[in-house]
Amino acid sequence: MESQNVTNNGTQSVQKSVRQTNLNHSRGASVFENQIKNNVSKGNFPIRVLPTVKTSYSSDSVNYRDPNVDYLLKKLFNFSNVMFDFGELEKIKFEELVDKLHKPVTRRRYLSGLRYPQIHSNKSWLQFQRNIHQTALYDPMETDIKNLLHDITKQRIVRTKLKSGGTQIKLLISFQNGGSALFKPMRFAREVETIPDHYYFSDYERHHAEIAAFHLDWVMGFYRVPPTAGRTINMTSEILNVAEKKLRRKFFKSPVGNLCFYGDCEYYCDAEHAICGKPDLIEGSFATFLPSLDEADRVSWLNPWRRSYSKYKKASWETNSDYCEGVKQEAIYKNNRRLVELIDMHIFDFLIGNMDRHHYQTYSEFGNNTFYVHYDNGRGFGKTKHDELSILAPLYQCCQLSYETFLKLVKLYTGPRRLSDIMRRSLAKDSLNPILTESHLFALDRRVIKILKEVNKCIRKGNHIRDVIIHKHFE
Ligand SMILES: Nc1ncnc2c1ncn2[C@@H]1O[C@H](COP(=O)(O)OP(=O)(O)OP(=O)(O)O)[C@@H](O)[C@H]1O
Ligand SMILES: [Mn+2]
Repeated sequence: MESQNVTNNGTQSVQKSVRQTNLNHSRGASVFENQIKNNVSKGNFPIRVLPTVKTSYSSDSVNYRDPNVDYLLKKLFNFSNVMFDFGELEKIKFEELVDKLHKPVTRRRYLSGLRYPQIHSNKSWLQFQRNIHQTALYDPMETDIKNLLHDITKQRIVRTKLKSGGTQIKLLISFQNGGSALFKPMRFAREVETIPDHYYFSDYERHHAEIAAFHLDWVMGFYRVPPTAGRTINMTSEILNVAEKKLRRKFFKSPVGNLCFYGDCEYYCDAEHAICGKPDLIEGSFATFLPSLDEADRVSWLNPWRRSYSKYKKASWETNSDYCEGVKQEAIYKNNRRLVELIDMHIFDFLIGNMDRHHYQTYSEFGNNTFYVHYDNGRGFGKTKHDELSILAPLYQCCQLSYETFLKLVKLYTGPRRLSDIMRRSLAKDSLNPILTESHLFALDRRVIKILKEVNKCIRKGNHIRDVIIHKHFE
């Protein structure tokens, strides 16, 4: 049953039968803090002032130091050299930091609808579905996810269907081992950027953005994007020959002999916007399918900071500087974790440049203290030279972010490895590598600095450090 909650400041949550549950475990308020307590570095502010690093790509050069951020770090260190032990942070690798901050909770809650007998339990997609738990969509256990990604790229495709819902073309792909994935085909080369006169809501989706977003989510330790891999497929044998009738009818040969198909959706789904292979090979992104809603119901929440989806109107958060105060009054966002999760989501979207986060989802049975699922990242990575600061509105309007995310960003700022390096290495695992152009990778570094500058502004405005950089709580 669907019910609609319209809240006092106009944000609306579409809710599908949420079962409220008592959450029976808690996470230490300061995992990292406890771990470093015994290792307090004393004395001066420990971050070395590095010389400006210029990359060999002149047009993308990133100045990796910013006086505002340096000021912020100094201020935080002086405030608490335990909470902000940047000397310790410098010693560990980014991946180690992410691991430490993501210590699994001792008592886990899994999806009850997937607890059927252990049949087929060796199958990677089923294991993935079973391992979805209250705090994350998956565990960063390399082998599990590696097996899943391997299967997505190697399993035989036995059935293809047009996926209804959503605005742009996509297919539902079924694999021989019973798993399924959402396929978004390649339309443009990696270098092609968003058409400048297109609004975010008419931007074409990019298969490489879906893949890169999964990797970014993974390396940042958010674990909310369904595992996604790239794959080149033969449109004749792997789509057309196993297609349902409705999809089969959408295939044709182009004048130069390439095999093309189009979809059944709102945008770009006519024969003039067909997807064409070369002559019948095509790349695409394959996102692991989540358990069906019958097995595990999801609540779809309207993002309070969604855009207006109109050329003429602004959203209320764009005109009301007190907007966050209204959101904080809403029952679900009174819970500190939900708001901080939302701000994490926007930090992620700012990094990828995605303005199209109209909804996010949660698993109903996990109640309100849970992670957000973010599929649909195809409109990210559209512009290399532009950083859309307004995506950070929840951060600069609420002046809050999670301590964990903040530490990760500081680590990426101080280096020595930058987000571009970490992403480049992660993306190299995908069979369609290179996934992102160097310009997109450098944009990530630039955006890390911009996020930290917003945090600095929040503190300079007079907000207390402890009110700005806060721990996520499980109730
Ligand atoms: N990994 C997934 N597992 C299960 N269902 C999914 C997955 N990814 C997407 N979907 C479903 O497919 C629908 C369309 O996917 P997606 O949102 O990526 O496409 P879209 O065309 O951008 O949609 P929209 O216009 O709603 O933003 C989603 O609303 C969701 O119901
Ligand atoms: Mn979309």
